[in-house]
Amino acid sequence: MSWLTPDDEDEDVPYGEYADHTVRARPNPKSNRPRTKRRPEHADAVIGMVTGVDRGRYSVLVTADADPADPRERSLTAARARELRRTSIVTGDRVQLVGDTSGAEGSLARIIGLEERRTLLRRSADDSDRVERVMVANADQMLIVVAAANPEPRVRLVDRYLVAAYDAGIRPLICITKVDLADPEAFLEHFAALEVEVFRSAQGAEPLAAIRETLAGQTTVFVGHSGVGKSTLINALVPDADRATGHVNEVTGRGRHTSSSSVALRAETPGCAGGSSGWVIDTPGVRSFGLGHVTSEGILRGFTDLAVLIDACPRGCSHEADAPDCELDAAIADGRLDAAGTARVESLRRLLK
Ligand SMILES: Nc1nc2c(ncn2[C@@H]2O[C@H](COP(=O)(O)OP(=O)(O)OP(=O)(O)O)[C@@H](O)[C@H]2O)c(=O)[nH]1
Ligand SMILES: [Zn+2]
Repeated sequence: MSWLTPDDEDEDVPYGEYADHTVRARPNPKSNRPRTKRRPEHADAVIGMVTGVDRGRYSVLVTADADPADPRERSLTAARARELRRTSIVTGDRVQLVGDTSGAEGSLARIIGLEERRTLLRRSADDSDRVERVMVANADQMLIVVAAANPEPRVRLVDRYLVAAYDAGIRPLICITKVDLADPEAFLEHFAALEVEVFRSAQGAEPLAAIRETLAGQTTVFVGHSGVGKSTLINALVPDADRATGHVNEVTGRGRHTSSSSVALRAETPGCAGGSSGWVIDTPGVRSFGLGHVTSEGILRGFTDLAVLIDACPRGCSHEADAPDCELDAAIADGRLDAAGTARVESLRRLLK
């Protein structure tokens, strides 16, 4: 495995299955490698948004003036051109398409290029792993879904999501679900000093109006541990999403969506200031969220609440527990940081290790 290997199982698909019609045998007899004929002008390409990836096939939505009611809007299936086989293409990517872009039943378009990404959400399998997995492109916001109970909320996982979001330049938001089962306030106290908007949700009493207001006109990636109620929430926001909910058998995986990749869904947000719709990107529930690809500076960006103190540290301070004269220790000692602040320092130090 190398960093070139995407997370989307493209390797399963033999290249011959979507042979590139512009490739022809090289006239040079010394080489038997096919050479690429001149590409069609990229200017002729149609731009679409990747809404899902499944075994080397991309679902792409071509919109027309962002109007879902426009009959020219169409969903199509595409394969990537051979020369892009080492490029990760993920949900949320804007791609250039040629070939049959009609979206007709059985048609297959070809992705020949990738538009520049505004943001890129990545993770690694674990912290020691510098192999990054590209998860989602072009998200503006990350809604971190965490349950008040069942499964128990874990500060560490939320810390990780926050760091990944800040590192990627994505605005984090928190939705705490299952508030009917437990009082979430003690848990939320941990993040109080961060200026992160928090939604409190219970099944059947989801704060849909407030969430829609935030989703309108934005692309929001939903992340969370399996079982927190992410699908329940998405089904309430996107009634035709039909995301599988309920207990997932860890062994058989039954009840889980067949695809392990992320899916983009359009959420209607009628009457909202930001516009009449927004994009929700559902991600597979992950147990861990490795930050092996994030530098310590990137990690520090996830702790904006400690930034003022960190600025007063000696030059080159590692901010770790044994760092001499670290301002974080001084602030704990003289009471500038309370219990919640001290816990934040512990969170930071766990991630810096
Ligand atoms: N009590 C309570 N149960 C909830 C709430 N939200 C979801 N649930 C239940 O929690 C279980 C898991 O919910 P899902 O929506 O499937 O969770 P998920 O996060 O999508 O899980 P994966 O599909 O494994 O990623 C289901 O049995 C839901 O009915 C809530 O607010 N309160
Ligand atoms: Zn320091």
